[in-house]
Amino acid sequence: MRKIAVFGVSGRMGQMLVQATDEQPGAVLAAAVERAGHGWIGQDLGQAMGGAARGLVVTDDIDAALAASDVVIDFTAPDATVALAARAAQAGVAHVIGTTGFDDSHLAALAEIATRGHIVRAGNMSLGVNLLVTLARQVASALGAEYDIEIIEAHHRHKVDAPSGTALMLGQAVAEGRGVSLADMADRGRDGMTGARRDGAIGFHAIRGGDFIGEHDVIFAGPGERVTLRHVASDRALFARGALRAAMWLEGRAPGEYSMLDVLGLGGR
Ligand SMILES: NC(=O)C1=CN([C@@H]2O[C@H](COP(=O)(O)OP(=O)(O)OC[C@H]3O[C@@H](n4cnc5c(N)ncnc54)[C@H](O)[C@@H]3O)[C@@H](O)[C@H]2O)C=CC1
Ligand SMILES: O=C(O)C1=N[C@H](C(=O)O)C[C@H](O)C1
Repeated sequence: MRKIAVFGVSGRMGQMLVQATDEQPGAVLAAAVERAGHGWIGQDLGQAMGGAARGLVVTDDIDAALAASDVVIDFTAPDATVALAARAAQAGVAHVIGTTGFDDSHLAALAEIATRGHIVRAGNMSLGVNLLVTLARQVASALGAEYDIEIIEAHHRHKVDAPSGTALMLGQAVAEGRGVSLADMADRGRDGMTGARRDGAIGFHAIRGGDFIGEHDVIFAGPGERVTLRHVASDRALFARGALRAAMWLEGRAPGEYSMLDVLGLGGR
């Protein structure tokens, strides 16, 4: 059995991951971790989630959780994820990262840790979005620079980062399709006297409100026509199932930072 630790277990995704682990053949939930000081620490996980006791106590002892596990699944926050990555690599525990909102220094730290650790990281763990990433790259390459690209995403009112990790994956894909650098071409939101659209810009716009789970449009607006690629998530369990798939896939892999494209066989990052 593959022993799974869930980091950030009380969160929207943490609770989905508990259910997905219970439903995953060949996996067992071995540890449930929350941040120090959280109200769930020391409680039985099942009772903390509002159900029957399950004999697993929520802990903030990361070393003990890693010692009990083969792989840790982590949907938390950037600083927490980078700190955990170093400890997981040291402990020989694989790390599935769903967290988004990383800056360049976080990403550089994860790349360095992945020279010895086993990581799958993706801003979106769903099959549909990862398929859309490959399509967005193809469409950007085929349509050429006279088609203006705008990426629009919508999420629930609690989301703390923008653009979403998924929007950035899609932005990276269209930049690659066009052979340009996303850092050079990204235009994040517009306000005021912005002037006319910059040639070749890749626009990002973030809607936040209510209980959107995650919606992404990539618009290619050209002369006389528009093409829109669209993904709508209607159940957060989708992401948890993808993370479990990644956790199973990592078994026996060489050290490295893999993506869901690798896991799903859709081509590398
Ligand atoms: N890659 C994907 O497919 C998806 C990624 N996400 C990302 O996952 C992250 C979490 O999202 P939600 O579950 O909606 O947020 P949330 O706020 O509901 O949950 C985050 C959890 O992490 C915990 N946490 C924070 N710091 C911690 C630490 N140092 N140690 C242990 N636990 C810690 C918090 O206490 C909280 O329970 C976000 O970055 C979000 O964008 C969300 C959905 C899908
Ligand atoms: O925070 C969320 O909820 C989500 N985050 C991911 C992102 O930033 O793209 C994936 C999904 O859209 C839900």
